[in-house]
Amino acid sequence: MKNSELDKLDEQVEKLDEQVKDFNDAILRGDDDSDSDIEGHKLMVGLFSSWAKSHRAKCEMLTNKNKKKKRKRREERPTTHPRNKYSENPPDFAHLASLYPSFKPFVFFSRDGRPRIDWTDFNATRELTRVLLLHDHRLNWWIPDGQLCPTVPNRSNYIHWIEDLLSSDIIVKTTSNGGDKVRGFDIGTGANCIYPLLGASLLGWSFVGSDVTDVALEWAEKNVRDNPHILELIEIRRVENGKETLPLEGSHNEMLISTASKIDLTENMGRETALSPSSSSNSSNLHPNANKRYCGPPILLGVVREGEEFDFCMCNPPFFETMEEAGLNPKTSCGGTPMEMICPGGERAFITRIIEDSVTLKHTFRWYTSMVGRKFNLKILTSKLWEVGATMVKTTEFVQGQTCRWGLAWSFLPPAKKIASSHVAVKNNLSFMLEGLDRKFSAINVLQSVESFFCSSGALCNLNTSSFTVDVTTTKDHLDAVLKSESQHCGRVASCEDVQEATISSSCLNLPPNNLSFRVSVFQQIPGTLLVKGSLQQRESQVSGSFSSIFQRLEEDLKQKFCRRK
Ligand SMILES: C[S@@+](CC[C@H](N)C(=O)[O-])C[C@H]1O[C@@H](n2cnc3c(N)ncnc32)[C@H](O)[C@@H]1O
Repeated sequence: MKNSELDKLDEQVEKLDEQVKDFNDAILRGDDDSDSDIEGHKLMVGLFSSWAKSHRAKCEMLTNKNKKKKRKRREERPTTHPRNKYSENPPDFAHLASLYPSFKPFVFFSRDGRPRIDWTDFNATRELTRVLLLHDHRLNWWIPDGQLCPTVPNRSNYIHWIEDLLSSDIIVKTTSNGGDKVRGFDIGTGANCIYPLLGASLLGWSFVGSDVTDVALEWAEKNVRDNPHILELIEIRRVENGKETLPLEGSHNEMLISTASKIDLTENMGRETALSPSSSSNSSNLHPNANKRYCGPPILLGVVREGEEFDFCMCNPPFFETMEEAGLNPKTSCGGTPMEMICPGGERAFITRIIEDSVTLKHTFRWYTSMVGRKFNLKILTSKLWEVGATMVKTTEFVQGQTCRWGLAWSFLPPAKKIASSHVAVKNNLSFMLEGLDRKFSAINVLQSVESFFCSSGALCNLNTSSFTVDVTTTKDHLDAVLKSESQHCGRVASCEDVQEATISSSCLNLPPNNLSFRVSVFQQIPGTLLVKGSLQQRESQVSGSFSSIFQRLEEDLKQKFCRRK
C-alpha cells in the first residue's frame, strides 16, 4: 500500500470521528431527532470509525513489513564476485563514451544527471560489450545482428566462480593435466565465444569451445582469430549434428521423447538433496516438462575426444522451450536466435543430458558445471546428481540487475579427506566428511550429537530438523570448556594424522573476546557418507582460528562416535 493511500484512510478516520463528536454534541444539546435515532447513528459511525482505524493499522503494518522484506531481500542478494573487475567499479558509460566515439551515440543522461544506455536497444548493448571487452580486457570482438549478446560483468562472475572451485580443496587435485595449466570446455560457446575469450585473457586458461550452428562456429572462430595473443589457447569445435536435429520454432514438441535411454534420470528421485531436504522427487512431476528428454545433437559424449582431459566444463544452456518464454524480459535486448535460446525440454533436459554424459565420462573432467535459469530446476538437477553418485555438488547464485541465475557444479572425484586442516584455519566455512557410517545412524543422530557436543559446555544451541542445522553461540568460557574437556582425549587425538592441530591447547588459542556464532549443517552425500559444514557468522579474522580449532574437535568427536574404524 502506498503512503498516499494511507493518508486517504487517515482522512476518512478523521471524518468519522468528527461525525461521532457531532452526534455526541447533538445528544447533549437535546436536538429534535429522537434520542434513539441519534444513538443508533452514533453507534454505526463509531463502529465504522474503529473498523477504519484497525484497517489502517493493518495496512500500515503490511506496508512496513513489505518494505522490510524488500530491504532484507536486497541486502541478502549476493553481489558481484569480489574478484570481478566490475565489483567495485561498475562500467562508467560517460568515460567510455568520451574514449570511444562509436559508443557515444548510445549514451544519454537521465534527469538525475547519470549517464545511461537504452537496454532495450540491441545495438547499444552490443556496443557496450564491444567497448568493455576492448577497454578492460584488450579483446577485439563482434557479433552479427540478432545473435546473443553477453553482458561482460555477468559472464565474468561465472569464470571467477570456476576459478574458486578449481582452487578449493574440496575434491582431490588431479595432476594428469600438466600441473598448473587449466583446460576448460565451453559447451555452446556461441558466436560471442565469451567464456573462452574471458577465461583465456583473464586467467590464461585454454579452452575447447563447442557449438552446432554455422553462424556460431564462424563468428567464434573469427573472434578468436582477431585476438592473436590468445589464439593458441582456444579451439573451436563443431558438434556434428548427426541424425538428431534441433527444433524449429514451434515444432519442438514432436521431437520430445519420454522413453528411457541409457540412464533414465527422469525417474522419481526419492531422496533428500543437499540443497533442500524437502525438495523431493515428487516435485519433479509437478512441472509439465518433468519427463521431457533432450534429443538434440551430442553435448559432451561424442564431442570430447579419446584421451582428452579437462579441469572443467561450463555451459550457458539454451534456457527456454519456446521463443515466447525467452522474450519475457522487456527491459533488456540481448538478442538471441532460436538456436541459441531454446531446446526441446528447455534447460532441464539439456543439463540432464550433460549429467548423463558426465556419468559416462566421470573423471575426464574434474568439475562439471552449468548455469541454471530456474531455481526449481536447480533443485531437481541437484537431486539427480546425488542419485547418479556425484561425490560433490555445489551451487551458487549469480545476480545481475533484475536477473538471477544459478551455478551448478559437480564432480565424481573423491572428496579431499581432511578439509579442516591448518592451512584453511583462517576460513569462515569449513567442512569434513563422515564416511563409513553405521546403517543405524542418520543425519539426525549426527545433528543431535553436534548439539550435545556444544550444549554440554553451556553453549546456546538451536537444532532445526527441517533445515538439518544447529546454530551455536558460545562465549569465550564455553569455548574454553569444550576445548579443555576435549583435550583430555589427547592420547587419541594425538594419534590422528594432523598432529600439528591436535596438539593446540585451549590456553594457546587466541580466543575471541566476544561470542562466537556459527552454524553446523549436515548433508547426506551418498548412503553411509555425510558432509558436515560449519559456517562462521562473523567475518573477523581473529575468530576464525578458534572456529577452526573447535570445528576440528567436533570432527574428532563425531568420527569417534559414528565412523567405523578401518
Ligand atoms: C544460450 S547460448 C550461449 C552462448 C554463449 N556461451 C553465451 O554465454 O552467451 C547456447 C549455445 O549453445 C549452442 N548449442 C545448442 N545445442 C548444443 C550442443 N548440443 N552442443 C554445443 N552447443 C550447443 C547454441 O547454438 C548456442 O550457441
